[in-house]
Amino acid sequence: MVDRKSNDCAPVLTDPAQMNKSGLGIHSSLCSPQGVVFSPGHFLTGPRKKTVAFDDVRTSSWLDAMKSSSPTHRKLVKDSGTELVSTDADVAYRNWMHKYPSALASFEQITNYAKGKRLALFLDYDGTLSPIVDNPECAFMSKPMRAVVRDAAKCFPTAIISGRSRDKVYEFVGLAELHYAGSHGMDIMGPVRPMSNDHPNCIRSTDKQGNEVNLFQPASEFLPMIDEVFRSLVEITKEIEGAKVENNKFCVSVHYRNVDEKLWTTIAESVHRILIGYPRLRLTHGRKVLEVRPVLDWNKGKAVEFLLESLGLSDCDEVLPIYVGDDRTDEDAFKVLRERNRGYGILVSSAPKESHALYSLRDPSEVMEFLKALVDWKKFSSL
Ligand SMILES: O=P(O)(O)OC[C@H]1O[C@H](O[C@H]2O[C@H](CO)[C@@H](O)[C@H](O)[C@H]2O)[C@H](O)[C@@H](O)[C@@H]1O
Repeated sequence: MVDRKSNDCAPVLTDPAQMNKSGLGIHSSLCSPQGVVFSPGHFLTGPRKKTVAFDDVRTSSWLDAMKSSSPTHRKLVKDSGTELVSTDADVAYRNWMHKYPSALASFEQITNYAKGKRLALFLDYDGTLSPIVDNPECAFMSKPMRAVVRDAAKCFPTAIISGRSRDKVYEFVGLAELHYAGSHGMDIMGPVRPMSNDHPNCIRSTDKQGNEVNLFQPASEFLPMIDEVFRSLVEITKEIEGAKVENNKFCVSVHYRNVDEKLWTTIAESVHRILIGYPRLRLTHGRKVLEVRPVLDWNKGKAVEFLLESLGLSDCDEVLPIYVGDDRTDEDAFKVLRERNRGYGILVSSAPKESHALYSLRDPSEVMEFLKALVDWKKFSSL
């Protein structure tokens, strides 16, 4: 499972103790920017697995990625207390929707194709089922959203695939009817089923209700390393006001949403400084977040394939997987569905962006509307 191209001489670490139970290291003190100098020749993996040099941190590419890491909200023009939406942004969004049509407007087309097939639903959490908020600890799902997700899970096999730790996302969603994959798919709890030999890290376990389940944790050997890196990242960013470090079990998030933009270089340099010592870890960009994760040939796309197999739905033309997500990490899942020509990726975005998805939804409220429509369609079509 481990990408053998990576450097295997990482230190062996021993203390898996967690820094705090919530998984968040939160800092609020003032920052003193550090003039960190990196030695040339070190490389890390950046967005979309592009390899970038450390020098880039101090030049433009890292900062550009950080600045563009969350959809630019449509420009609002204030006019005597009334908010007018900028026309340019609207036109750009409408043009973009020719390429990524609304899944609501295309609902009939989607359900026509779904007729006679078994639908399987894969849902991202942050930005898809819950709106993006400043404090990651407060990304609650609304009651109506929970109700519709529960209804959807009664009609279709449904799984949540999140960058959060599996426990955290379960705590937010709180529905036993679903399957959960945390840490960007590196921690999957699925139904008991004999799996192919490609999954040596798949073991039998029990869920919170005491039911027997399959537990797949392909990055388990990285746990002590991730814990150590989490502690180092908390320490190195503790002077940066607004920075938050979140322990997502098999990966770590360094949030900069609440950090003054002038200090983003400091954040990037601090993270790089720590990662120099961990060649088996890589970095990707999320929505105002730097994500540290193992160099492993595993992602949300592979998690979708794994879950389809666990659900007994792989290699079957009569199955239509639908994946709804808003983040760069969801692109791996969109890509799997698009390349295999076997399902629909739906990108949640209120701003134009390139994607491997086929359809779009503007925000979590449209996701709720779409899920509701699917439930109604299912109920009506089985009458
Ligand atoms: O795969 P996801 O379920 O979308 O998780 C991706 C990351 O989501 C969370 O961060 C994002 O949402 C926060 C709450 O709205 C927001 O404050 C933050 O800026 C976003 O990046 C989560 O905290 C991360 O750990 C996940 O990796």
